[in-house]
Amino acid sequence: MTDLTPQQLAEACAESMFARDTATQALEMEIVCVSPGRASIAMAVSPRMIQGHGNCHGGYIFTLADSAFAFACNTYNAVTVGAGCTIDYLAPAKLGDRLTAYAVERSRSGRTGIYDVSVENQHGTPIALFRGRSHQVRGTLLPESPEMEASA
Ligand SMILES: CC(C)(COP(=O)(O)OP(=O)(O)OC[C@H]1O[C@@H](n2cnc3c(N)ncnc32)[C@H](O)[C@@H]1OP(=O)(O)O)[C@@H](O)C(=O)NCCC(=O)NCCSC(=O)Cc1ccccc1
Repeated sequence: MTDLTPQQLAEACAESMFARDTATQALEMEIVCVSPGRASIAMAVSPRMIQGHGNCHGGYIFTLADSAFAFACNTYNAVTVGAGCTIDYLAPAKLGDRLTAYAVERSRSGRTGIYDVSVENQHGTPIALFRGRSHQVRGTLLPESPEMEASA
């Protein structure tokens, strides 16, 4: 994997993670783009996501933001988990809305990272702001070398 550019590495990490991420797949989320320290993920608000006030349940908005956070902090081929996060819901999302979560790395130092995620609807209306704190654990997402890939 040493011959990949940072952008190619980010894309390979996202592809590898998404293939195993049944939670993100089950909500029919789509990776719009990834780059080192950044990820954008989109999700349509479907009928099963609607809560008792007729709006999108916050848990689904949180999951969308959390997935964008996950893909952004795992763009360096180092297994990284979410250690903490907060969310503010700014405006309701409605049935049929297409929400996009934009995750941006604010800091990465040692094994800790801070990522801000903004969630917007298809009109660009801010729906939520999320901040995640990541923690790098041991392991890589991709095989380290063709030899390892062959023996996997
Ligand atoms: C890891 C830490 C955050 C800090 O622990 P510390 O002890 O202070 O630091 P230390 O570095 O020593 O940690 C070593 C420990 O790390 C663990 N570990 C090792 N490998 C893995 C691994 N592959 N996967 C998971 N954990 C792994 C293992 O227990 C190991 O202990 P051991 O050495 O075996 O005894 C811990 O509180 C934790 O696991 N929290 C739950 C995190 C969680 O589940 N978040 C889910 C919600 S976020 C989400 O779903 C979306 C999302 C995805 C991705 C990104 C963003 C968002």
